[in-house]
Amino acid sequence: MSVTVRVPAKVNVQLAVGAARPDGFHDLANVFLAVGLYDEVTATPAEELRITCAGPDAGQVPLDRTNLAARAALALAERYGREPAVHLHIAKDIPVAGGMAGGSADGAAALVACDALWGTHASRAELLDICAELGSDVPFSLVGGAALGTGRGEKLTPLEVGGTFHWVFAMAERGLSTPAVFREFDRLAEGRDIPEPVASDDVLDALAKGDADALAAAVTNDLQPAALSLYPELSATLAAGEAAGALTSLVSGSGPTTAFLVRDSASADAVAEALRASGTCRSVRVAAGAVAGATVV
Ligand SMILES: C[C@](O)(CO)[C@H](O)COP(=O)(O)OP(=O)(O)OC[C@H]1O[C@@H](n2ccc(N)nc2=O)[C@H](O)[C@@H]1O
Ligand SMILES: Nc1ncnc2c1ncn2[C@@H]1O[C@H](COP(=O)(O)OP(=O)(O)OP(=O)(O)O)[C@@H](O)[C@H]1O
Repeated sequence: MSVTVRVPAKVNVQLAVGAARPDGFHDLANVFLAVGLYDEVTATPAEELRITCAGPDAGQVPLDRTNLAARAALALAERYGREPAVHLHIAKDIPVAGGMAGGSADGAAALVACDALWGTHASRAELLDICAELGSDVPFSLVGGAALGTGRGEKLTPLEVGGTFHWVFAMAERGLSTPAVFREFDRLAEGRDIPEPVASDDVLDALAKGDADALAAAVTNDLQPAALSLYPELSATLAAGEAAGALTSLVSGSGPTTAFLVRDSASADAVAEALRASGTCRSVRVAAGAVAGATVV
């Protein structure tokens, strides 16, 4: 018997970042939108914990106990006093180190898969608790849809979404480390007063109305200058997508994946084609959101 869980990537339609906290994290107003690029995690009983991974970026995924899927299985097993005797296979389609929460997605998926396989029947609150221990983005991968994350991004409030948003994503040649991007944010912020991060009413209204033009006018990412400072070539990708007719362009989370909001799926195909032809990125994908979070299939 085995259990497979499908889990989406995310894009941040607002990422407001506060000053560094004493624990090294930053308070955020983080508006997440789950988009239809998916990993699948399959849990099968095994002698001992084992991780395998397949997909275009599989070579960059750690197969030891640092993998977020392994850490999720270990955390659940420990809580329920059982052996983490499970083989977790990750079918990976979310770009690695791309700012789309791929590792976080696998953590949430493994948790849901092991809970079903082992019949531990953890409550939603317990699962969210374990997710928050695993990483700031992991609770959102569990719930999906759209949500406002506060604290370090782990405290979630679900948000209303009034329509489908169409996106194009351009994958960069290399990855960016999330801690390195936050460190660059701190360096660029030195000597400046950093305001408290607050959710933008314009972003929340645009999401609730399903209004792509209004969302395009309202999106912001405070990590974008830091990501561009570490990876200046991303400016050319952003410009190529805008020139091709995207409503707006932004760096996804900590980057380096760039995200392009477009009006409809025909426009998505046209912008994707132009980005492929531009030679400014490694690959291009089209996806729409909001979609559901980690789900047993
Ligand atoms: C950039 C985002 O992807 C936006 O959704 C997230 O804030 C990052 O979430 P994540 O990858 O799950 O991050 P975590 O695994 O919790 O933390 C990795 C590192 O990122 C930095 N970090 C992360 C979240 C946060 N609110 N403040 C931070 O400063 C810290 O250096 C931390 O050690
Ligand atoms: N299941 C996993 N899939 C991918 N990377 C993983 C996984 N588990 C641990 N990692 C490690 O985490 C690093 C970041 O990978 P990930 O794909 O989660 O980045 P990301 O999408 O930028 O994350 P985020 O958007 O949450 O900041 C990788 O370089 C890898 O070493």
